[in-house]
Amino acid sequence: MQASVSLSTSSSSLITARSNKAVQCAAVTSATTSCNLRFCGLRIELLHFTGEHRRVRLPSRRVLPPISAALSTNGSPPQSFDYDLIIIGAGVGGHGAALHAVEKGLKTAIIEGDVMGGTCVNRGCVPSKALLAVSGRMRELQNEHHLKSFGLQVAAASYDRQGVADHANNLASKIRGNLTNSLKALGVDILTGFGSILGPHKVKYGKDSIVTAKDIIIATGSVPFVPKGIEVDGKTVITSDHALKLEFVPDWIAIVGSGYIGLEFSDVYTALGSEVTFIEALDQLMPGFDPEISKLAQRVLINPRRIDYHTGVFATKITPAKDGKPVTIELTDAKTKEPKDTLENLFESGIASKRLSMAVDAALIATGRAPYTHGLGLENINVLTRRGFIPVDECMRVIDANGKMVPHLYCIGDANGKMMLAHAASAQGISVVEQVCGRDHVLNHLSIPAACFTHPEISMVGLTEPQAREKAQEEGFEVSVAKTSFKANTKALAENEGEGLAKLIYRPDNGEILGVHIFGLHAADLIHEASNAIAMGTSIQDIKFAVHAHPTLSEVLDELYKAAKVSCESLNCLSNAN
Ligand SMILES: Cc1cc2nc3c(=O)[nH]c(=O)nc-3n(C[C@H](O)[C@H](O)[C@H](O)COP(=O)(O)OP(=O)(O)OC[C@H]3O[C@@H](n4cnc5c(N)ncnc54)[C@H](O)[C@@H]3O)c2cc1C
Ligand SMILES: NC(=O)c1ccc[n+]([C@@H]2O[C@H](COP(=O)([O-])OP(=O)(O)OC[C@H]3O[C@@H](n4cnc5c(N)ncnc54)[C@H](O)[C@@H]3O)[C@@H](O)[C@H]2O)c1
Repeated sequence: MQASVSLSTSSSSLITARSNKAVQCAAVTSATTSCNLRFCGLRIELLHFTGEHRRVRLPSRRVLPPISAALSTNGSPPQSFDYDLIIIGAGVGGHGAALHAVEKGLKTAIIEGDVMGGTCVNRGCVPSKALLAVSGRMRELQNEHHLKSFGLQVAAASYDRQGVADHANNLASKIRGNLTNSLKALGVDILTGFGSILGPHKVKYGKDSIVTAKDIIIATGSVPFVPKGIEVDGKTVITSDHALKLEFVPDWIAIVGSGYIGLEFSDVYTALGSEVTFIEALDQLMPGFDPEISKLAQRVLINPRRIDYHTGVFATKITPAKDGKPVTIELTDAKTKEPKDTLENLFESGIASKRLSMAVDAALIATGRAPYTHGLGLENINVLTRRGFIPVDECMRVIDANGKMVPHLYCIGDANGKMMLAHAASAQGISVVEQVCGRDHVLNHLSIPAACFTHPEISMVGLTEPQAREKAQEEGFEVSVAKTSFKANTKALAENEGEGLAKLIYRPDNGEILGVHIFGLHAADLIHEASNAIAMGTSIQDIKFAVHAHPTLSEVLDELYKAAKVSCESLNCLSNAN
């Protein structure tokens, strides 16, 4: 459903306002033309005809003639390039961009300096979800009470550490192979070596190979961020890169940071028998999530498990275990910046008396990720990073030190820091290819879902309640919240998994969905109905008539939409209000 108003402002431009959030502009060949404008809450499409205007649908790469730039940046005559598109970095972002580029008929190369697949495939999503698949089963098999409620009896569950590690490693190899083969099969040239930008359109890779392309995408990702003072030895003080190999399962592990990585690993380690101590700089655990969801998650994922925690403290110094001495962790009060104590002393002094005789066997540093943008030759194109991240605009176009857009250069994924998620990187890549092909496209980051794959899972899309209330205050509208419990859902109860909550944050005046947060069984799969609704600009009064199969977990969302009270019942009041 789209209310679309078009008006011609002059012979050279056409403005279209529509209800759809994913704004798509027409092709614009001028590098300096703005791709999207938003003002007065309207989504505005600007079809700007500066000189040559084309809606590019390139032929398949077999029949492509040499590519020529519309105008080179120094005004010199058009030149030809080796490729239409070069992508630096073959992680999920680069892969997503490359697949879409070949589909669009672009002659494409991808440069990879390490292993194909990047973080997600080799050191992130893929192996971590393999470990979490194991932890989910272990948890279930160890839960006598849960099994008994089904009338099941299972002998004590145990695991083979190497077998678990192999499962994660084998899965990563398999997905890496699939990813590489998919690129090869579609005709993407894989160039091996570290890539750096020599100047506009020009990239060096490996020792001294040089290639040129009309457009370049930087997709170089990120690496674990380790705060100053923390010494990582890869054995007893580790990052997720090491932890995913599961070389040992410590009796007691301190996890520094209670974000996604910390939380997922706490699920894995406690299922495999470790005790966990969280060290979190902010005042509450899981500070990135909606506070109500964090609270419930703490009640279910933290309190009943062998986990304790210290919040409001930084781990400022961590020394690996050595010569029979345990790992020591120095804590600093996050507010006063005063040294607080060492974890060891806390236990010796009896503050954490239950641990008096225990030593920390290991520490996992899960304090965020740092962009991997070093050595990219950004100085050759006058680009300065911000805390290592490459500055980009809404369309992922790189911004130089003077605040100007660098023509034909884009940055996607973790390296731009907009949203450090695999599917966000890939979606940004697809969005950039759309632009390169002349269809201007803006990705609505508020419609991108996220999930934490604990047992049960946490998922979310859009704003948290505090963020929504802040926005409402600034923009002068009301916010309402609707909630449903998994306890009322037949499928969840059949699975004996009634512990769960879904929360909808919305505008009661027009039915706009501002955010949805779910804690419960298969929350990661359930969120997509909400994220698609946000992406499509679907209002609550629209979606509440959608029919859900019974009995399914998705009825939790059905209930949620039906519980919302929207004053405007007409289906198009969302587009009218916007
Ligand atoms: C433990 C863990 C679990 C995660 N789980 C999830 C999850 O469940 N879901 C999710 O959505 N996200 C998850 N993430 C985040 C996700 O992995 C990242 O957001 C995603 O990998 C980013 O993709 P990218 O393409 O931007 O970068 P990367 O995947 O980091 O890929 C960048 C690639 O570029 C290469 N490269 C870098 N510099 C150069 C250069 N100069 N020349 C050539 N090549 C270069 C690198 O070698 C790498 O292969 C997880 C991350 C971690 C660490
Ligand atoms: N399921 C998923 O989608 C998934 C899984 C893992 C990782 N990731 C991605 O990887 C990225 C990194 O994850 P992460 O968990 O490392 O980062 P995060 O930003 O999610 O959490 C880091 C936590 O560490 C705390 N912290 C920072 N420095 C500290 C210090 N010195 N002492 C104590 N606490 C400190 C922060 O307050 C924060 O709570 C995230 O951006 C996430 O998007 C996603």
